[in-house]
Amino acid sequence: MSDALLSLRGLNKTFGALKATDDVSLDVASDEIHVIIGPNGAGKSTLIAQVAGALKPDSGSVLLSDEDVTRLGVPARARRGLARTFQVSSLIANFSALANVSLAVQSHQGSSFRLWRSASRDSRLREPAQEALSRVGMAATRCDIPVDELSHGERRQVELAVALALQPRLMLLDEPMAGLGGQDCINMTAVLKRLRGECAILLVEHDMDAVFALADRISVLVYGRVIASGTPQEIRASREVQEAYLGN
Ligand SMILES: Nc1ncnc2c1ncn2[C@@H]1O[C@H](COP(=O)(O)OP(=O)(O)OP(=O)(O)O)[C@@H](O)[C@H]1O
Repeated sequence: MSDALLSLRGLNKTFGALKATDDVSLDVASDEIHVIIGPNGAGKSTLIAQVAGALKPDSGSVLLSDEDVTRLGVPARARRGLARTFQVSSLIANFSALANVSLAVQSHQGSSFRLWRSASRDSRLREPAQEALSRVGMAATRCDIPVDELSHGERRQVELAVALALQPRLMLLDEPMAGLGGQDCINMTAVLKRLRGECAILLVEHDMDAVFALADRISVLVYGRVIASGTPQEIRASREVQEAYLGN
């Protein structure tokens, strides 16, 4: 038995001649925020997709609590406690924040499809949805507004609430700060900080203020390879990381 909730062992993925994931091994503990950084095209999203089950590695394995889930798809991994947010919004645009999150609660509870239309009116779905929205700092007065009328920052909060409504053991967040302005970034960082310890978080992020404010551990990916993995202090001090990435 290992202490890791998630273990990646020797993952490889190629697209034609391009090695997008090159022998990647890393562990994420059940209470840690593990951040993956690296230049554009380094293979961060490709790696997240393999953890989520959306992309199959050519070789190597993905272990969740020591169970080999490499050959399982997205729904089977979601049932084991894996939730993912995307760089591009995955919300239903003309549904309210509350309806979007209520649907996530419904899918987690496995209740019947017939309830779908009235998900946000059913208190068994609405109350946990409201709680998830309040945990991400969403103003109560904004929860009934269609998400396409919300600000970009608010939509990011709703996406996080959707993930939280699934009561995940591990959240995969692909660039949660993307497109956020200064204050929204600070708010999102504070929300994610409050989630530390409740579930493991594997996070891809370019915003270095957020990365160093949040990370328990950082792995640096360059050309698909992990060139360094360690505490924020170790990563800051690494000459190889400075040369390959942070120095830029
Ligand atoms: N489905 C695909 N088919 C072919 N090539 C792909 C595919 N998906 C990704 N790639 C390539 O794999 C490499 C890694 O892409 P990926 O999106 O994982 O990088 P990234 O580190 O997430 O980049 P960014 O920071 O810009 O989001 C890139 O060269 C990309 O063009």
